[in-house]
Amino acid sequence: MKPITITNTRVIDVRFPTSREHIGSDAVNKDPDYSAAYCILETDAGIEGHGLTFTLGRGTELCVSALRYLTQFVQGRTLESLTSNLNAMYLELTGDTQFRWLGPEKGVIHLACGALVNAVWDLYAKAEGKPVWRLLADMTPEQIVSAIDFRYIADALSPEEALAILRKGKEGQQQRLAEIIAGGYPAYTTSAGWFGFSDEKIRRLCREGIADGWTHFKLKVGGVPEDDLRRGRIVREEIGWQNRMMVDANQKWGVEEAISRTRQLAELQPWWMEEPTSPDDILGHARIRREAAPTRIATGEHCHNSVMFKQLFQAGSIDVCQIDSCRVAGVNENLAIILMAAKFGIPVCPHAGGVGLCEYVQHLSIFDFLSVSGTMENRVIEYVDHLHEHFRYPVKIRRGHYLVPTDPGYSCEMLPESLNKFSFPEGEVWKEQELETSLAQK
Ligand SMILES: C[C@H](O)[C@@H](O)[C@@H](O)[C@H](O)C(=O)O
Ligand SMILES: [Mg+2]
Repeated sequence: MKPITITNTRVIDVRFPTSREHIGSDAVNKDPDYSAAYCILETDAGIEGHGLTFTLGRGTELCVSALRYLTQFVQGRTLESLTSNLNAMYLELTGDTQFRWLGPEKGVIHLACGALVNAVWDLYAKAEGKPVWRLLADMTPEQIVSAIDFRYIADALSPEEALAILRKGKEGQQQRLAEIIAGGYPAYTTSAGWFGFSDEKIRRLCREGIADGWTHFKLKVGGVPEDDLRRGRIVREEIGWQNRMMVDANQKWGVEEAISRTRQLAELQPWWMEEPTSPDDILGHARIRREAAPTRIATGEHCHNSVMFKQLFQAGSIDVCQIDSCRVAGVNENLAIILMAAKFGIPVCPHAGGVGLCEYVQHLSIFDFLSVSGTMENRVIEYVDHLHEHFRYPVKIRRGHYLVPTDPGYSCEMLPESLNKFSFPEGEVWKEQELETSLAQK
């Protein structure tokens, strides 16, 4: 077969004005405009690799700039030269001797790296004619392990241990595949519980969620204590006690306040408390977990690399591991985190929503089920009911479950008309906004 060469790369700043309706709002991020630094890898083979990293509006230009810089590492390369040694690709992208000073492996440059690594996986899967979950599930344990950078995590998970987990994961894979194709992967909804929503709206959306078959609901907390409790009681009134409710404070509190507030919220019997404090506070999370027990503690959407996850596991800081498809450097690093979670016996319940995150993470959870943990028990993928219409292969949800995607690739390809309309600042939507603002000022 003729090698596939990446002939051109394009990077786009794309932003959706979600803050206008408080969609995505929480106690800390009050006005998110769901956005992405988006890249397209054009090839000479009639297929393209698409990848994005999720941002909240302002600052996306920084990610775009970092992503533009990183694309030089793939420009002109054959796909084979990247996929024949996936860890080498990861090391090259994260190891630029000057650029890495801005991280290393964290922040803007790591977000950008996530977009690019994911674009390569999208292209790889399309070239193989498989969805990413299938590409991963069909790989040998040795191939998966060879995609992982073990430098900083081998003290917690050695390549040999990872191999043993993956070899075991091959047992019964066909049966699990049939199970997941028939029933899908369980999900939870955050769409009813955004911070900026009124009590009436929360009530109505919970009711609608129940009618649509949802059994797990997440509520944003971190406001005035009485407000959190009142809103939580509304959710309980609507969903009952047989369904599950989670609460998310989005890093609002210091450790001691997090302990007392988590204890107060215990009357709602949350299935987990998410991001109670700074995402970097590994020992703080461990203390909250101990002192606010039995409420389970979840974090990960802001956990910036596999080393942080390693320490969260080692310190016994979390009950739920919330991987994010592009906060860390894409598929490669998430493979490491999923395998570490399996070793430490912590369920992976991915962070999703935003723009494109649901499309992405479904592949990782399906892989986790098929090849690593082998179970869907106590595991749910987040779902947020927004912006899917902009994707060529949007997620499919049935009665609170993700249906297994079948199209080749990583499901994150946005439609060209959406990219045009929402590109920032020149897209139609932002031009209109500019006009409205200038008229209002006159
Ligand atoms: C600003 C974003 O919408 C966050 O609130 C969101 O990612 C959230 O933490 C979540 O868990 O979905
Ligand atoms: Mg969250």
